[in-house]
Amino acid sequence: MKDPILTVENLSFQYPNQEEQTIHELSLQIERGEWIAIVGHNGSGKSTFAKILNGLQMPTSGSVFIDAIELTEETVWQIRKKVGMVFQNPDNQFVGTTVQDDVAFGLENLGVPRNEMVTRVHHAINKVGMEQYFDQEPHQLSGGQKQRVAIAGIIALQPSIIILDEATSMLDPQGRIEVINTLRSLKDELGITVLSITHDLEEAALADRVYVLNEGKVFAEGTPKDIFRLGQQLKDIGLDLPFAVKLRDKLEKHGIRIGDVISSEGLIEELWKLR
Ligand SMILES: Nc1ncnc2c1ncn2[C@@H]1O[C@H](COP(=O)(O)OP(=O)(O)OP(=O)(O)O)[C@@H](O)[C@H]1O
Repeated sequence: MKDPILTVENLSFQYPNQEEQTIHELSLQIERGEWIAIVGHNGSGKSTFAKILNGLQMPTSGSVFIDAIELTEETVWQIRKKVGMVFQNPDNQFVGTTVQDDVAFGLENLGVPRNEMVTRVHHAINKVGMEQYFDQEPHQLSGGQKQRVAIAGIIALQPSIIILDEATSMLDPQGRIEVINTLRSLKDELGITVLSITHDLEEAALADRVYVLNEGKVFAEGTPKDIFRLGQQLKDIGLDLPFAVKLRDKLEKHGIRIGDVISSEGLIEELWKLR
């Protein structure tokens, strides 16, 4: 059954100092509990779209509904409570002096009673696997751990949707894996809806569905497998295919057919079968 959490209808947006629209007639729909990746090369309008979803910019035309509430000047504060944002730079997101203070910060601002706040802070920190670091100071944490704390701060606020804007792009491979595994378990255990904005197709391969943006429009939409079948068309708009897909295509050119793999894990499995 359809249960849309985010509906975008014919959204257009133009910065006052730009001659062209940055977003043109964009429409999409995300169901509760889905993990969606939005991919596109630099300048395709991904960050602008994220800013609109959080009410930092208002649509020039068209509409955005989050949990059935339309984004307007009047509803912007209601909408912000429903949307949790994780940004690119882990160092710009820490506001507390310890992990627990940081996660509590947003709840304090909302005036959540102390008992409930303590419960929600513990629960959120456990959910991102940072319980051993409860009293740790931010500078003692790795980039991946900082992003997990940022995610805990958002879970504690119980939003309807978490939006990650290039949240793994400044992390080392270990940090990226940590953040992605955290998101996967939150989706599986709490049914959280995740919208991950990224230029990294390896990360998009893990999503349930992918929207490809190009020049502020939806260029393609589908499962990661559907999207990677576009091959050259993705390269033409500046996107790099995941390593597993590139190797699969090369093997196929040499007459070695393996299954429709899109991830490194899938590739390894298929290569084993060849032996
Ligand atoms: N504050 C702004 N004022 C005017 N133009 C802007 C502003 N922010 C972005 N733009 C323009 O909007 C277009 C899309 O930028 P946006 O940052 O949304 O794309 P992106 O896909 O997120 O790219 P990147 O990955 O480089 O951030 C670009 O042409 C950019 O120059």
